Amino acid sequence: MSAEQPPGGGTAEGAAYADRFAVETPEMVEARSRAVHLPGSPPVEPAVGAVLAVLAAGVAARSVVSIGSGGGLAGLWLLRGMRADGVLTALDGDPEQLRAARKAFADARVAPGRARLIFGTPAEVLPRLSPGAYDMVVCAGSPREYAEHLPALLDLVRVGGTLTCHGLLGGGRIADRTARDPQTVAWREIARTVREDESLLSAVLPIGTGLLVATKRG
Ligand SMILES: C[S@@+](CC[C@H](N)C(=O)[O-])C[C@H]1O[C@@H](n2cnc3c(N)ncnc32)[C@H](O)[C@@H]1O
Repeated sequence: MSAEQPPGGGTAEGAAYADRFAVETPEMVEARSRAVHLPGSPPVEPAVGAVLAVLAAGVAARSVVSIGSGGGLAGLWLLRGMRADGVLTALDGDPEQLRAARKAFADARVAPGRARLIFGTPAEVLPRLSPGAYDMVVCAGSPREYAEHLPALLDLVRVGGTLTCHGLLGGGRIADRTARDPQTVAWREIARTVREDESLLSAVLPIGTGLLVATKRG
């Protein structure tokens, strides 16, 4: 294997294929075109959305918490993988993003009982959620916004459940030992905490801007 051909492909063409492979519904395409115009970080790439759906299906998810709903794209993918009676709890601190998520769910005819959209920050909302009651916790956006809540987020996950954090490979700084900006430091802290937690089995998937995944073992 040559240095130009990393394991698994690892090329821009491969990433583009992975995104094309993950076919989005017309409602997802609409939600994406709305979300890219909102301020803040962009929505998950299709390949990442598809992995979220597969992970949700893998744990037969009935309850999922999404930190940073954004315009609802990750939520639509999660709902696709969750059980038909599953409930997604998605929070966001930006009313415009929440409005976009609400529209995305309405356009996709998500039954009102299947999605709870909550305005607030992790600090405000996490104390209202029950520890061990969630099959999956999905974190998006700046790690600085939720790094300090990582223990509480992990507490929400039931044994056998999954935690994901998206974006840690963005800009390639996490692997650069000289990079010391607050965002990269927060990512390193999150990755280290997850990797060193003996109750977790974890991996980094180099899709989109990088997906950290962890399963809670008994
Ligand atoms: C990358 S976007 C989420 C995109 C979403 N995962 C998707 O693919 O559709 C990150 C979101 O986190 C939200 N956010 C950032 N900091 C937050 C905080 N402290 N509390 C609540 N939401 C926050 C932002 O408003 C933004 O909508």
